Amino acid sequence: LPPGPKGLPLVGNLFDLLRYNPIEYFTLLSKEYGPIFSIQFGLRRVVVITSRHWMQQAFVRHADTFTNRPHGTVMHFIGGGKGVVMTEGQAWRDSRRLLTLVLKEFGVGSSKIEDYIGLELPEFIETLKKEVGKPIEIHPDLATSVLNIVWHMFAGERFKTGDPFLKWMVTSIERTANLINQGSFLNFVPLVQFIGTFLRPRAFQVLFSLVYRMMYFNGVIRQHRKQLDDPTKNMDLVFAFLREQKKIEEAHQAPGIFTDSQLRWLLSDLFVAGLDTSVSAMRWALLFIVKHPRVADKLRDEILQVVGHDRKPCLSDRETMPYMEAFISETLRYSVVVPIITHAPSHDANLGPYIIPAGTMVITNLHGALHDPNVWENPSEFRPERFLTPEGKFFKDENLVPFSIGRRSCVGESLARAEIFLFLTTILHTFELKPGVDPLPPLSYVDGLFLHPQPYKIILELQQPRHRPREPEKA
Ligand code: HEM
Repeated sequence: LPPGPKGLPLVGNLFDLLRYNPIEYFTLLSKEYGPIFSIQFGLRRVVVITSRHWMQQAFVRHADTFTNRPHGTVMHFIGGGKGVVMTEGQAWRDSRRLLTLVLKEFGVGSSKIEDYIGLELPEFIETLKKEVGKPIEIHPDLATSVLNIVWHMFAGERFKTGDPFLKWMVTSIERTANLINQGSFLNFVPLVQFIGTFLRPRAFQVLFSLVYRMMYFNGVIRQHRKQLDDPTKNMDLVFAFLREQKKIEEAHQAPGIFTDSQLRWLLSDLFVAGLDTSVSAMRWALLFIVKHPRVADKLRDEILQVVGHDRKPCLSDRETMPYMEAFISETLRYSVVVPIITHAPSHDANLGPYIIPAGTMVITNLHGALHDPNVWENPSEFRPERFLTPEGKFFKDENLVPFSIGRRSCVGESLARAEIFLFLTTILHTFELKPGVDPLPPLSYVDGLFLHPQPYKIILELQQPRHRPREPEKA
């Protein structure tokens, strides 16, 4: 195993996790022991990775081995190893294949996805226009629109702006994300997980929302089952799943993943993973914009130059907007919406000079990797220019891995990138953003499964038509 700190007999370094924030703790240890180290937490030996190099070794070079998830963690305990995020083996492969197929059907990864995002953007912008001049928290409206995009693909439904069920659901998902931490003490003490997770203040609402969400998914599945043979119904994930289930039943085969319980967990995973991540990234982006007026000016000038006033931004503008691309990359690097991920090798694996036994919990400290001063100059400075060449061209830095890499990397990356680009450019094309509170909160995160910015308010003013910034004169 890689070297690491020697803890106390029996408990190892477990109790350090009660004193320190896991992200900061792992980052500190990686400074002493390097980008791969091992550590004992109670009965569990854990390997912690903090670099693109070791992620590449594990998740790409040994892609077949490092695709499992560790058992006995809070996430595993809550989801029971169902859905897609925490499944393994054939069940994971089948769920991921179905999901990838449906996303492809909806044009994710091609310009067709613009049509689905475009269905939500006008209503979102009109809602914001009603709030012009007032200090607002933008994220409830943002969450409705972002959820509608994925929900259209997965369940064929959309929510109305201000829908009280959706508002409640969005808040409780955010609370769930704040309550779970993939590197925290509770992941290493399975017996106290229940008490620690569910008997905390506010946890009751989280549990209640999970049960309520499952009941709602039951209703969605029932409704789809009734309409399964209706040729006028558009394809969505639930229909694709139920049709496959029906085929298997008719052939008297074993159901495999095609059970209602698996479908409920799959929908639950997608509801959470498809919503809070992209919304959080955009909340960070808008905070950076109001905090850095110089960056905001550059973004606005670029949008004006490329899009002008006579049309709306579109996905193909990405190629001619290097500053916006650099800004989004820096937002994803700085915010690291998913800060810690966990894998486990399915069998004993050679990793460089080390042997990692099957089932070992392998934690990737993505936050540490994306803030590593050996890779990123002044990592705590927000500077989109780090992704631009001296000629002002955008370049992809292979060390930027906020969606992870390898077979288990984020299945929604392409969708999230398209959403972030279109929402941000359209917001900036329509409005000027000003701080809605004085002072704005610091750029520190609210800890949890996903990192959120501190709550803040902004004031939107309609953009006044301006002349295009002058093109640089040709020689
Ligand atoms: C800014 C937005 C997002 C970020 C930063 C992000 C990041 C990540 C990361 C780091 C992982 C873990 C990969 C690993 O374990 O190696 C992941 C997994 C996943 N993400 Fe995302 N994600 C985002 C948006 C989305 C969206 C919009 C969807 C919806 C389609 C989505 C669905 C998933 C799923 C289903 C998994 C589990 C994949 C598996 O276990 O095979 N994500 N994401």
